[in-house]
Amino acid sequence: MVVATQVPTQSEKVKEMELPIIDLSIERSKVSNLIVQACEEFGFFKVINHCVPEFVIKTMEAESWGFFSKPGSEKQRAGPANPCGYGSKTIGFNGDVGEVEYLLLSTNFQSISQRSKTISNDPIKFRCAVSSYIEEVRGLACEILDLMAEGLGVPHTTPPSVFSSLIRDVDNDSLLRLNHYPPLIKDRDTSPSPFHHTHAPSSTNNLHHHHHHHNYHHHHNHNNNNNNNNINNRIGFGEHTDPQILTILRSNDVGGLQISPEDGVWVPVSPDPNTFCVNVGDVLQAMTNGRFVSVRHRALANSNKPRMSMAYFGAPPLHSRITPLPELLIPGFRPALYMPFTWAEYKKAAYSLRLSDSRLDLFRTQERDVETA
Ligand SMILES: O=C(O)CCC(=O)C(=O)O
Ligand SMILES: [Fe+2]
Repeated sequence: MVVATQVPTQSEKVKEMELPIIDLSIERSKVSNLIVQACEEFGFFKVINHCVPEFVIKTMEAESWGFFSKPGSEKQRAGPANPCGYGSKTIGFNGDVGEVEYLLLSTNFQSISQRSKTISNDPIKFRCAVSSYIEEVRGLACEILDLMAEGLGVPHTTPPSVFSSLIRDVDNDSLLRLNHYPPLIKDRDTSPSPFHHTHAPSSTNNLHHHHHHHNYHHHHNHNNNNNNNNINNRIGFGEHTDPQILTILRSNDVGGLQISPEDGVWVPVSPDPNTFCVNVGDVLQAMTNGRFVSVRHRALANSNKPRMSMAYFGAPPLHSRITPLPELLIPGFRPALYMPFTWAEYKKAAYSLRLSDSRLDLFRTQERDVETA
């Protein structure tokens, strides 16, 4: 097994920059233009004056903390993540690791009901918190997708748009991911190796971990090859793009998220529990024929405080055929950059690759966009 890079490399540059902040309460045509602009430039923006009630967010957050503060052995009852369920340190099936533990949940009601039993001592309470949160963030995602369609002038610009109907579909494959990045600083004095004892104290009696400890030691020299391997600077969630249509991310007041608008450049995103971060996923990049960008991002576990993020990933039904929208193509000038694929095919490809691999490249046509070639 190959282990993912654990530390940012020294050639990286950190660029301080504020992401666009979009006020959803201003005039609709203005909002839609601002959103389109943000998606073309960054693929990432923040929204304020969204209609998600604070108590829905707070209730979800409380349930999430409730779960992550359980002892490791209890959390394991909700694992392993295959891909849904509880996972710790390992992400996906191909050797990616990070200083994170997470719960990946399907947004399907039946599945939430089932899983809640292994997650919470009060499964009904957990299930209700998750269902309400999902309903709200899905509503927000649909609203934003409809605004995008309006701004782009694609068909069905009156809601539901081509984009939002995919995640409104009863068979949508959307997910909710709860990420917890435990504070690392606590362990500093007692830890001779940066890959030792880095668990939250609650998860040390975890069989699953011992296996991976072995791998850490085995690859220790590869990973610990410079003094950048600093406890304040570890990878929580390695760089990747989100494969779905749209992601709605909310975090507590602890930073760590960074986006990479260009190779080797990382822009820290300031944390704000009252805003949502919205980012374009690979499917939306394909549907807009590359006009919107699915930007690479990662999370660093760089704090002495725990970071918690909650990400809703709006995804189409498995059988949906994804193709660049004909309205966004101009023969000879803006040819289709991506081959048609089903969401099931795309997921399969994504699961077979490493987190940092560019999955969308697998579906590129030979064509080049004249404007960007
Ligand atoms: O925790 C974060 O801010 C990033 C998480 C993320 O990118 C993801 O779950 O896909
Ligand atoms: Fe992500």
